[in-house]
Amino acid sequence: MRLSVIGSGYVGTTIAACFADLGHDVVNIDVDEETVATINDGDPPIHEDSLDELVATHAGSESTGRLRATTEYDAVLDTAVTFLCLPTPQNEDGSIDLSIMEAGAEQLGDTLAQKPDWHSVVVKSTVIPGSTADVITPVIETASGKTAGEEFGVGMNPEFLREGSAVHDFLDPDKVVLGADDDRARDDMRAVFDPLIEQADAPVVETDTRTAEMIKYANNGFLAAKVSLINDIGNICKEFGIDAYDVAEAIGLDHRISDQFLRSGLGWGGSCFPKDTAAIRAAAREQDYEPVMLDAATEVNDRQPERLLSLMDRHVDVTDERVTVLGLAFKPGTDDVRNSRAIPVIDGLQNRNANVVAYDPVAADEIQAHFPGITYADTPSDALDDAAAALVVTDWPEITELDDEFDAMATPVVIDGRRAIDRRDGLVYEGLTW
Ligand SMILES: NC(=O)C1=CN([C@@H]2O[C@H](COP(=O)(O)OP(=O)(O)OC[C@H]3O[C@@H](n4cnc5c(N)ncnc54)[C@H](O)[C@@H]3O)[C@@H](O)[C@H]2O)C=CC1
Ligand SMILES: O=C(O)[C@H]1O[C@H](OP(=O)(O)OP(=O)(O)OC[C@H]2O[C@@H](n3ccc(=O)[nH]c3=O)[C@H](O)[C@@H]2O)[C@H](O)[C@@H](O)[C@@H]1O
Repeated sequence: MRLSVIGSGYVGTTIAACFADLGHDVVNIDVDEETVATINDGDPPIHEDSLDELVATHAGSESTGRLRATTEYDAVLDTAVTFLCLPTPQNEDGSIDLSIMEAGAEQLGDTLAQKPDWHSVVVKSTVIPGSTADVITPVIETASGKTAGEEFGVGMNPEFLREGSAVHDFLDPDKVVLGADDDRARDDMRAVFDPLIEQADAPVVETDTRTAEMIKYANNGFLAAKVSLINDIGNICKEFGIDAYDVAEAIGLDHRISDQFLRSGLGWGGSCFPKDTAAIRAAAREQDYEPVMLDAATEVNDRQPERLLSLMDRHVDVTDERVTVLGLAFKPGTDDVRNSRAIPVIDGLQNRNANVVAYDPVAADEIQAHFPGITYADTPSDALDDAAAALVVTDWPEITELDDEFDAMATPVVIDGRRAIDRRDGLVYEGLTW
């Protein structure tokens, strides 16, 4: 099938390259000219495992030619189905900001006005229940002069991939959710996903667009709350001198709990858990419901960085001292620093007037806009040299394998937010929950 994918970020590039790999002809549409040029050169615009091979195989001069990128929305006209993979950021009050989606939908509608035959539009972005039917569809209808369900179809297909394993997660999903309010859109979505469903043998949930939208928030809210619950339990373990990882291993043997997402520590960051929990909490309040559990999950998460810093304060006064931050990405395997726990940790260090030296194998450039005034080291050894304390924020392999490097510190105080480093003689070691 011929597909267009609007938005070429983490989700858009990944699904476009994967759909091309599954045999579809795909065009990626993005406003960013550099992103478009990068893809057309056969390179992905983001750092994501296995994506470089896929983009090189399908885009660029020596490729199958099944993937290309453009800034022109007119490219939609040669395709049967369009996926909207645009950002859905949060407003100051946490609620969803649909303005980018609306702008994209309007451009798409303007373009569809020129298309004589049926077209299906699939919302892939994470949007609050009702957004597809009540906001995005009317924008496309007005701009195109067409009627949804009669001249074009609309579906909602939430995405569950994780950054760092996006390609693997997309090609081997736990489930595929196809939300549609009309039969032709549902048929088009089935046709797009048929090769994936066959290859991955994934269960398919067919539903309406509102339920599909809610499934995404329920999924992310549940996982975020699970991490916060193990962090809450972990904080209690720490007070009792019990290792929360031993406890997690035991409770994870209960199939009803499962062993996934039980790694306690600094908590969740990234582009989605913080924004999606904030958006669904704000939406719940608009419906006059107090989302007590999701509020609590957020509160526990917000407190973990300060708990890490107060553990450090017990051992060393960092005023005017060199302090090392190990890891800046919100998790290993990505250069994404959006809502990384590194941000509140560095803020806390700056409030203490420490001289911050940060190391990350790939994400230093990304965080420089937040913290232009701190020092960025090229290696963990350079970062640790002569430091009064080291704080572990991201459990990259380059960080978990550190050992002798800590001996070059002025005072070897290691405060570990990710259970990345082993306790040993010669280190003053504190784990956040163990
Ligand atoms: N990042 C992730 O792991 C996941 C993200 N999601 C959801 O997917 C959606 C997209 O997220 P990301 O891919 O992370 O966003 P992103 O910020 O990485 O990429 C968005 C892309 O859209 C482009 N863009 C902005 N306005 C445009 C317009 N009018 N027309 C064409 N292109 C435009 C930008 O230049 C950028 O390349 C969000 O709703 C997010 O919540 C869902 C699952 C996973
Ligand atoms: O909607 C999204 O964007 C995506 O959000 C998360 O994916 P992602 O944010 O890429 O990363 P995760 O692996 O879920 O980690 C999120 C945060 O939780 C933290 N985490 C995760 C697991 C754990 O046991 N402990 C823990 O602290 C990680 O360090 C990270 O900061 C979800 O896992 C994806 O299913 C979803 O598609």
